[in-house]
Amino acid sequence: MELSSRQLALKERAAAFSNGLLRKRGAEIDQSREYPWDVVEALKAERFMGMTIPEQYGGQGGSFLDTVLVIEEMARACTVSARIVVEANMGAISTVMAYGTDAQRRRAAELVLAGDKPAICITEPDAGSDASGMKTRADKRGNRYVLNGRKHWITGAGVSRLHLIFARVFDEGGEELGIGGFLAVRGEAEGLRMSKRETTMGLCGMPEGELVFEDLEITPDMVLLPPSGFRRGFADLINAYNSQRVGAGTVAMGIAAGALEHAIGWVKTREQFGRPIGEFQGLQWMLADMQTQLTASRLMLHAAAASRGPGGSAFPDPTLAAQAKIFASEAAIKIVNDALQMFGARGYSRDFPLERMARDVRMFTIGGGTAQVLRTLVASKVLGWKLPQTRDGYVMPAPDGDRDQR
Ligand SMILES: CC(C)(COP(=O)(O)OP(=O)(O)OC[C@H]1O[C@@H](n2cnc3c(N)ncnc32)[C@H](O)[C@@H]1OP(=O)(O)O)[C@@H](O)C(=O)NCCC(=O)NCCSC(=O)CCS(=O)O
Ligand SMILES: Cc1cc2nc3c(=O)[nH]c(=O)nc-3n(C[C@H](O)[C@H](O)[C@H](O)COP(=O)(O)OP(=O)(O)OC[C@H]3O[C@@H](n4cnc5c(N)ncnc54)[C@H](O)[C@@H]3O)c2cc1C
Repeated sequence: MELSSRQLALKERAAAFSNGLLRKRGAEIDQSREYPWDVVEALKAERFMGMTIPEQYGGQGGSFLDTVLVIEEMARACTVSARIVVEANMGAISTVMAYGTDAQRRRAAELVLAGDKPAICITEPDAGSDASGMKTRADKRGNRYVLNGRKHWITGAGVSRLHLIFARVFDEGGEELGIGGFLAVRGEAEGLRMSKRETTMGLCGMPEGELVFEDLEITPDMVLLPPSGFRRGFADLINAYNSQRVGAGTVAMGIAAGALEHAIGWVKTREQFGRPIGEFQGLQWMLADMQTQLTASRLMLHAAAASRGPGGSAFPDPTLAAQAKIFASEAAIKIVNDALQMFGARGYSRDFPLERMARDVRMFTIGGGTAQVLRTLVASKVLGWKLPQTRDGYVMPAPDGDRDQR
């Protein structure tokens, strides 16, 4: 995909930022496991927070493709910073910008432009891949909703201010209306509590946590009504989430790009048998495969970022987003592992960056929809069938019956 001169300049600016501050901070953030507020301040100053927010709310009206260009550069050096850029431009903030009221957009923009990375709260202990099986409930009481439930593995728990919470909505008579989105600001909302921080394998400066909602009261101005109402609310909300799937796939791809860059430098300087190890064809062919997979990932992610879903959606096409995330996340794990291999024992050392990259990159076939679940989405599109995963969702096809009944 041809990039404009503005986009090339943006990418260059992001690369300079990454090569400066992030080269140094990547390892430090991993070791300290502390959220990098200094990086947030620098991202804010460089206007990498809230790029996709429309100009009328103080943003730059940038595209998801612009964001992808920046994320790749950040992820080459520091995964945590790249994930901040994802959530400051995609996911929850882009959902509010598409579906929110004017006041909600203004408030969300104000928070993100001031340095907040919003949190998106979907997953529950008993509802991971089966996200629509969530139990968190929002009960209507007069003109308000009262939320009760629990979410876990929420990125930014304890540091994010703006939360977009998915919950099952019930009217005052107890009738279920569907799934809706609810906005809460940590520090202002009573009844929103972080109950646990997860101990993670990688992505260490970014807290992942469990959140508990105890009679969390949502005033009418904080209800994010999906465009087709609560009844199809989940479909609308998960449609908006396609932006973050592209972002997460790009973080994986950026880590892989950084690892490949390290590997290329290393094989040209490390000597064995009296010659640089890059002269061995065994490693040359590995490098060729790594570069090929990286190029394919980048092309798929750019195409997905620039696409629009059916019906003039403001968000990337669901199938392209899923394909790009599956391919990029799996390729990235392989590329990073192969780069680590080229470093020999040093690849396994905490004094070199490959070990950290291998821990960080492992997440991306899990978070944001697992590679298995996303394959089901793609298969459903390929076959033109609905593929419900519950046991009673299946109707066995008659020998020559209409399979569309599935
Ligand atoms: C969607 C699933 C939860 C499967 O649930 P169901 O089988 O109950 O639902 P479906 O019938 O498949 O879908 C319901 C409805 O939504 C539409 N839909 C589904 N997916 C999409 C999509 N990606 N884009 C647009 N629309 C979508 C679907 O067509 C149906 O609409 P109709 O009723 O037919 O009109 C499951 O597949 C799933 O996605 N699970 C993964 C959950 C997930 O991604 N969680 C992410 C949590 S946040 C996170 O992990 C952050 C990590 S990070 O970014 O670092
Ligand atoms: C670092 C990290 C950050 C995260 N951030 C967030 C966040 O900010 N917000 C949020 O809401 N969530 C977040 N998540 C949660 C993430 O979205 C879930 O982990 C993911 O959706 C999978 O759910 P699960 O962990 O419950 O696994 P499960 O759904 O229990 O899956 C377990 C295994 O079974 C497989 N499986 C399940 N169903 C099927 C099926 N139908 N077909 C084939 N295989 C299947 C899965 O692919 C997986 O391999 C994060 C997770 C991680 C690791």
